[in-house]
Amino acid sequence: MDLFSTEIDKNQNLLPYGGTVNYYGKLFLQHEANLYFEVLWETIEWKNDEAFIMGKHIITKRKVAWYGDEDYSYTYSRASKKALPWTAELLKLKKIAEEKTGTTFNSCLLNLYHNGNEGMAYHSDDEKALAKNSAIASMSFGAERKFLLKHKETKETISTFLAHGSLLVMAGETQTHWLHRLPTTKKVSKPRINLTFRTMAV
Ligand SMILES: O=C(O)CCC(=O)C(=O)O
Ligand SMILES: [Fe+2]
Repeated sequence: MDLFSTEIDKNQNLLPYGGTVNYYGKLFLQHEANLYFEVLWETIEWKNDEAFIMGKHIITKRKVAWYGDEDYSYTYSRASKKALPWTAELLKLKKIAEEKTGTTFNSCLLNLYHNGNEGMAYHSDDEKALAKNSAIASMSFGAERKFLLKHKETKETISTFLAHGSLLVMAGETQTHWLHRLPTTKKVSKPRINLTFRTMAV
């Protein structure tokens, strides 16, 4: 190991215990990543997300979309959604995520954050509909944003940045023991698109 190297080690676990998170860094050249951002921005059926939180109907500023192998329905916070059929670009990106991780995915949840005013609060992706302990591959395009993980018991926090065209993978027991969030920030004025490839239990 070269201690002085600033290269990203995708085999390094960012978590000290209770799960596995690997950051693969940038998978694409700048112009390729720019192109994916543009195509996703234009072709995805973006919709404002709805949820019921403490009995209140909430419509988020962040936009979302859900794609998959079948029209899985997915319910959280009492709002249910149906998966749309894959687009050509999503299939390409899914294949890349599968090759990198050595696993397969059957759906993808996409998020569009218009700027740093939009984020996502602490949660874990441990819905019953997801295959237990299946890996989640998170691809990012656009503005670089900070990503935080917090252990449910010890409250230990791990922080990293998700670059344009990068891949982060959460695997093993990560969703059981850790929460994650995308904090809002005044420093970011540009949009970011995030894709999380998942495995629904079928
Ligand atoms: O935007 C991100 O990086 C996080 C998205 C996320 O956690 C989710 O969709 O469950
Ligand atoms: Fe998540």
